[in-house]
Amino acid sequence: MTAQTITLPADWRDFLALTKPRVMTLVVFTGLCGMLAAPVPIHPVLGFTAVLCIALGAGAAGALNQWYEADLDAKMKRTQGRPLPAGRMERESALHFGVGLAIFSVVLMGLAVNVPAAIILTVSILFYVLVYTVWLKRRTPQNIVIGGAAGAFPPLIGWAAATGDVALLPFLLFSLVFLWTPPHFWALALFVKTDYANAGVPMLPVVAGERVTRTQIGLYTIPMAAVAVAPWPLGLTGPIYGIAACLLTATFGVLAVQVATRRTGPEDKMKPEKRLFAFSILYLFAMFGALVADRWVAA
Ligand code: HEM
Ligand SMILES: CC(C)=CCC/C(C)=C/CC/C(C)=C/COP(=O)(O)OP(=O)(O)O
Repeated sequence: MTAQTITLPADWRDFLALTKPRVMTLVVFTGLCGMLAAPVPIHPVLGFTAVLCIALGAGAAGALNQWYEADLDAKMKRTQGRPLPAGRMERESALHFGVGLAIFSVVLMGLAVNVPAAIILTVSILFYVLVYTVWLKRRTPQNIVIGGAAGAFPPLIGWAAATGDVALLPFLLFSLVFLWTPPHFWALALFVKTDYANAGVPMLPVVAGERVTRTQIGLYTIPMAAVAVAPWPLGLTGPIYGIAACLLTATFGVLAVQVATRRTGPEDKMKPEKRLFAFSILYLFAMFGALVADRWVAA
């Protein structure tokens, strides 16, 4: 960390910020929907506990990510105000908070819900912290493709919490989030490329250039679309999900093609890229919402 005055003590808002609450809302929502889409109903108290554990585990992973990369966060405009780079918290506090919360979430999931859900939660925390943050983020532009798998586990965790098992549908939901992550993130990376370049993070637009990034966004959208729609023809969902998936995915596809076929311009003129990034978030919320609506209508 850069030499900065620490204005301790950090208050609860700083600890909350360590958990990346805005990003984690979607992580928790996909976990909740994975649970509600399962064919076995879960007792509401256990269901609440499982979702709480996903939220706490994801928050713990976010805190450990910020503990490890306070030096990077200090170099980027978007992240400079976080509790560690802004000097509002000791690094040790973030480490203790992250480790404590991670252990608590996994143990609670294992004791109160079931062991398979606790194991997948552990894997996702370790994946985000060790595979993405510590190992890949500073080394390769494929960091978010491989490490991004961490964010795809929650639907599997939710399903496992309800059933004690995994199946084809939650695996397709995992694949959907996995294949969605590159277009989601690279759309953003195109318009914050300078920030990543300044911090020396090898994100795709920095290392391979914008043209390659645009093409990759288009290419990942194709299998993502196939996986998004697949549950309907496979008979795993009904037409409510199927029609919503077709419409939402077609919109995603149009926005992705606009970005993929566009010529490079200045960062402040990247409206299509910003539109794709914003829609990517709405898209996952709506897809998982449609999945649950489909289940409830069928029930
Ligand atoms: C390695 C994979 C990913 C990377 C590198 C990434 C990166 C980012 C970045 C840099 C932002 C900008 C704003 C911020 O920092 O709050 C963002 C926003 C967001 N991301 Fe991702 N993301 C990834 C995967 C995911 C996943 C898997 C989800 C959920 C399923 C997700 C959900 C969101 C949401 C909801 C926002 C908007 C937050 C807001 O409104 O401020 N992201 N992402
Ligand atoms: C259940 C569980 C443990 C889920 C993990 C959730 C997870 C992996 C979410 C990934 C989304 C995320 C915060 C990416 C930020 O990347 P970054 O850290 O490079 O972003 P930054 O530049 O904002 O720090």
